[in-house]
Amino acid sequence: MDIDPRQYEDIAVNDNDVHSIVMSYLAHSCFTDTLESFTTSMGMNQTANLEDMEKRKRIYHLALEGSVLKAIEITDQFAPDLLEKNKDLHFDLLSLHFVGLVCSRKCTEALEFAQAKLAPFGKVQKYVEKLEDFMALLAYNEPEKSPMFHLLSLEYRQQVADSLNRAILANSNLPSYSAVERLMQQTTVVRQCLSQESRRVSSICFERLFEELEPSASQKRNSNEIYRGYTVKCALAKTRMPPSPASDAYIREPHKYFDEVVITVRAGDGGHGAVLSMPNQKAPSKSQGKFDRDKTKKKASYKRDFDGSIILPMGGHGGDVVLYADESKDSLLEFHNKSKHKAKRGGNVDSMGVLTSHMQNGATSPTLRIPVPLGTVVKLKKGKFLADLANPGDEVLVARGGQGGISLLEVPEYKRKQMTTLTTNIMRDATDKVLTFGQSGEEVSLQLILRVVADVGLVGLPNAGKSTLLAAITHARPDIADYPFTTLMPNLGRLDGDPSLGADKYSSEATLADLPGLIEGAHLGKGLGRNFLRHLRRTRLLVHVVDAAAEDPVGDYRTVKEELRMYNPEYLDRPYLVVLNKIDKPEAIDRLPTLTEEIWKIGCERISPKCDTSSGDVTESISVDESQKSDFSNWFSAKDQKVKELEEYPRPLAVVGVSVLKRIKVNEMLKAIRAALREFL
Ligand SMILES: Nc1nc2c(ncn2[C@@H]2O[C@H](COP(=O)(O)OP(=O)(O)OP(=O)(O)O)[C@@H](O)[C@H]2O)c(=O)[nH]1
Ligand SMILES: [Mg+2]
Repeated sequence: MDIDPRQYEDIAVNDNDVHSIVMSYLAHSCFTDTLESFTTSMGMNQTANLEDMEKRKRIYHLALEGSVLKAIEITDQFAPDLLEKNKDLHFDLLSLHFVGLVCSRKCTEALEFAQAKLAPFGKVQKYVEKLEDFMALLAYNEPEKSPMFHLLSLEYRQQVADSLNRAILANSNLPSYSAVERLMQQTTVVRQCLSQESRRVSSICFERLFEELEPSASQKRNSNEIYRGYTVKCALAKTRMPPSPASDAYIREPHKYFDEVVITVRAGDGGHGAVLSMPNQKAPSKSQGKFDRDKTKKKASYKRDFDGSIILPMGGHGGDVVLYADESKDSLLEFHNKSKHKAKRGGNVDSMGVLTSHMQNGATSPTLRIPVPLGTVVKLKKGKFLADLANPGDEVLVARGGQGGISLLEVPEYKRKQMTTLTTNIMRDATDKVLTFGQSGEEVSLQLILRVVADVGLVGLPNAGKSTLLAAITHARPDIADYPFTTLMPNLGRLDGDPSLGADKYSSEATLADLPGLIEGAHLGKGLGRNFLRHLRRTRLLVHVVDAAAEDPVGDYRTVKEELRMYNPEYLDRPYLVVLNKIDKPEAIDRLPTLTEEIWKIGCERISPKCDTSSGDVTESISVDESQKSDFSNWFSAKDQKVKELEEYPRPLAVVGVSVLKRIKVNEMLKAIRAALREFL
């Protein structure tokens, strides 16, 4: 949305501010000489540290020109700990060096470097996918022509060098973006807000821009010299700030959010104990009659421990938080709407301050039980794996409720000697303080990652007929349409057992997952990207669905296999079938025999079918981290480091021609699927 220029043409701009903006840009980009000439010619004071700027310039150029290790070395001298604290940047720099080695065709050296320096990053999930992309470069004779070519580009190197420059600036308490960049970023945000919320009022301040120009500028705020006139207010209609852009993204694009979320859970605090006094604490007066003294004694029928000490009431335990696998849930979307969950606190000891014989402990709060879909992997946000809730009824305690506080007894002076062992339920905290307050419940941030639980994964290009196939053989009713990417999230369907086999073999029932279509370059984020391929991890059998009436069915089949290999080469070792679909179309049925033969040729003999499935993350029930390790370690553990050609992976168990829409040969296809399930499930 364009704003009428008349709105801002009358706003006066101070020359000094313009000069400051230029200086900030020159200093940020390390144009030392120009900066010196500029300040001299403008008669301004030169405040930037030119020596530091020279060092930054050197580091930037070293990173850009490929001497990354040297850049790291100088950075470590200039800003010790910077890379230690900034792992992402450290990883990017090391990867840049790796890419340099690959480009110089020093593959062995690159591999050794990766093993020594990059492999340790493979323990953390966010680096795993990046590592896969970097490692995949080794598979190409001409990495410049590989789908990961962008990692070799000047733009990528520039991006990393820029990040390094920004990190060094931030480390020196200087703005990491120049004023011009900030101005442009803010203008972009303003424009976005205006176009999104054109009927609302946006009030967006540019003040911070000038705070960043000069660190001391904020001190001048009171004098109002610089700031006046720079608060841009865009008033259009009603007064309300626009919602954060991410707030409803999960509704607009659920497929990007349904399988991953970060939530915070807080267990309940413990209820408080009480400070109690004994009834009739005063020493019995001699004037008190015998009858009164007996009455006092009778009242004292308190609960006592085995050693005779009085058991004082305790505050109730705060509610724990438990996550459990619930079959009725199919996505994590609802957690994007409500990401904070809190259990109730324990009840306090209900007291009027005086100990009585019928006092109760505070009420214990119930455990907050949060249902999540089957197949949810639970991790601490910091990375530690907690549980894989893969089976119905699986659950994990993620936050413990606080212990209730104990009660204390105020003991009258004259009784203190008699009651040295007052109670047995006194607790002390770490500092040896006696607690009457309940302890706080634990609070944790959790990352939930859904990996659907399915035995069979349907893969193929968009429009191949995967959803139609699922609908044809299960009760699932996925959306089916004649345009690509109809399926955005996995659909699950249950394949019944085969009754004709008799009771003992009825076990061939299975869950099928229909995945979104894959396209060439999916691993680079094309189409729907490739993240959904994580949903194949638990499958034991893959079914490749190929449109046999397409222009190049064999090419399509290879494309899908390549993308699977890019994601995880182990997927190609898994047993699989190929379904040549749409044979009701004449162009498909005519070439069915040739197609079958050509597809059959792509692959080698499966050596030991059962052994194949037991490797890698098929058996992933233990932990995500382990499975991720197995993805990555594939690159290193194999004796033969050469990435295999598609022909070197096992060929399909069967290739069947079928029309799932017209139900031609569907039974033959089912037979093949069931036979494979019997063998591999
Ligand atoms: N002629 C014919 N058309 C079919 C057959 N199977 C599926 N189709 C059609 O192909 C189109 C795509 O089918 P889908 O099942 O949505 O394909 P998909 O592979 O799930 O596609 P995405 O969800 O986009 O990945 C639809 O118009 C179907 O009716 C078949 O056996 N024969
Ligand atoms: Mg579909």
